[in-house]
Amino acid sequence: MIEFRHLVKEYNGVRAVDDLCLTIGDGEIYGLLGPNGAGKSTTILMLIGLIQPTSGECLVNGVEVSKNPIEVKKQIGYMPEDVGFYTNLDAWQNLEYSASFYGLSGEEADERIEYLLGLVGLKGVTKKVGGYSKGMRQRLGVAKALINNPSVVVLDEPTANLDPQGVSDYRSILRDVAKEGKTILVSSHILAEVSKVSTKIGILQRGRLIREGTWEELANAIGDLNLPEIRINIETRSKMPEFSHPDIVSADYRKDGTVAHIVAKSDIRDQLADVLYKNNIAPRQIGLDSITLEDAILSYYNE
Ligand SMILES: Nc1ncnc2c1ncn2[C@@H]1O[C@H](COP(=O)(O)OP(=O)(O)OP(=O)(O)O)[C@@H](O)[C@H]1O
Repeated sequence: MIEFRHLVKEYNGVRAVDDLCLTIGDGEIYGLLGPNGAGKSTTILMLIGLIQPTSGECLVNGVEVSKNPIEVKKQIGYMPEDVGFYTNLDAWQNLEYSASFYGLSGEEADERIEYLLGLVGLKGVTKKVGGYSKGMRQRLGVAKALINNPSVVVLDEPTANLDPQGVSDYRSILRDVAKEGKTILVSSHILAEVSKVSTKIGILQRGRLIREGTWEELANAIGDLNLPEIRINIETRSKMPEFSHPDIVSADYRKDGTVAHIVAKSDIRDQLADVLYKNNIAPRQIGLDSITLEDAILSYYNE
């Protein structure tokens, strides 16, 4: 379990993390989402004991990090954005080396490495890590973060630059890790990366947690918001006139004029339909584009 209690970090009087209160339970995959500079890395660095909070506390399984850094480090597996490996060694040798830092050797280390390489799909891969793809490196990074069988796993921007297959592999690995009851904190500035795998999402902006909830809770909250713009799609069998209405922000027409994508400040579908009928054009479809949750959540950033 991870707890942040009124966590604050100031740099030269400026708050990078501002009164963060958050609890992440066992078996949870928590997605910490926020644009660049929101304070994600600063939060993570305080959690893993690399920097000291200005005030407030981070606790791992009830133990305060800044007062017991060594004890806490044993319970945390951390994967930074750019994981370092010995490129002239293979996956097994790299993990063997990491295991030695935790006093793991012999049969115990072999068993753990064998298990982890299976978990991340690198069992039997003998080539040197220097020849790995980005996705393979990330998978090995997860294995490295798990070498000491930590109860808390922290992954900083884990899917940056991964191809879709890599992202999908990584998500299924995370789900398997969470099934073991571990607490997982994933930071990202890309919603799609955290939304599909997280049991809960927190949105950080300028150091403050501005929203928190499950994917569904965030979606419901967004449903109540007045979205700034709506998107209307119109299809007709024949060329339609170009619409003019004060609420139209932009309008794109397909070359033959039978399809229009309109962004407007209000729902003006009725008025647009009137224009079509007056011109004797029967619309095949006048529909609202569903605003994706990603669009809506990102609009929070601009609040
Ligand atoms: N060592 C430092 N000294 C001064 N200011 C810092 C330091 N580290 C971070 N900051 C500032 O704190 C704020 C939060 O930065 P942080 O790196 O935690 O954000 P982030 O959400 O992780 O962003 P990114 O995704 O770009 O890493 C930023 O305004 C940043 O400029």
